[in-house]
Amino acid sequence: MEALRVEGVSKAVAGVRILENVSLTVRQGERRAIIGPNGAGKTTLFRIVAGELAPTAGRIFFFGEEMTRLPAYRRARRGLIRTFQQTSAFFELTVLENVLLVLLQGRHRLLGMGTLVHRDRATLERALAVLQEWGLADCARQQVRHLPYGLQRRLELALAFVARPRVLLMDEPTAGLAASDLEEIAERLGRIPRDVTVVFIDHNMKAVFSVADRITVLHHGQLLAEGTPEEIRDNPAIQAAYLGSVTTSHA
Ligand SMILES: Nc1ncnc2c1ncn2[C@@H]1O[C@H](COP(=O)(O)OP(=O)(O)OP(=O)(O)O)[C@@H](O)[C@H]1O
Repeated sequence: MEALRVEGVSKAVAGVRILENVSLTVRQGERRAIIGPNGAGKTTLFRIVAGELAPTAGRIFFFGEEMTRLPAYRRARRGLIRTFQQTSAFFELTVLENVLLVLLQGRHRLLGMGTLVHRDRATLERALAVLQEWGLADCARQQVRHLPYGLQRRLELALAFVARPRVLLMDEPTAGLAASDLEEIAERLGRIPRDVTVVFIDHNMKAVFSVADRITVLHHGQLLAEGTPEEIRDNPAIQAAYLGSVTTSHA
């Protein structure tokens, strides 16, 4: 079954073409990497799929249903969840409060978060279980701004999972990570249950080739190639245009 279909998507801003007629289909349960040089249009494609940006042309389908005009928050409610290159958690709140905010989905507004959590023991316990699972329990009461960078990135992923994704869009989950954090995140990405479809942008070829089932290559806003990791690795055109330089500069 197809989870996500991008059909002939183009985007122009002030006459400049950022994406041109990009199409791709991601099957349910697939891990799809989107790669390409800086400025290739990867993040713009994510923003269009997530509903943050309207395409100039083309359509987006989610489990067979068109959602090209659906606002981002309604796509999220259907299970299309996105993580960001920069951590999107609230920096002034604690790690635990951030998890609770996602779990409560706005219900805290009625009573105030403290009151609701006091009454809703089950939610608090669920939040603590999430933190345990993601190795964040020891910093539950720390403000996010005081967390080391690697743990901030881990929290970004944990929050995405709390939102119960059916399709998870991850924008550079390994960006800027030190070697030890990188291994930890790559290992966690590898363990994501198969009922979650994953589409991720990454410049780290080790992570891409170890996690992805299929790889889409964007170049100058166009689809340059798509295939299995082996097909992409063995494609001389891609090596010439992109892989060679990236493997040496980012691996
Ligand atoms: N709102 C905008 N207005 C004008 N130009 C834009 C806008 N958004 C993106 N661009 C341009 O479109 C191109 C593609 O940007 P995009 O961020 O999608 O690339 P990317 O492949 O994600 O790059 P990176 O790997 O550096 O994150 C870039 O040249 C960028 O400067």
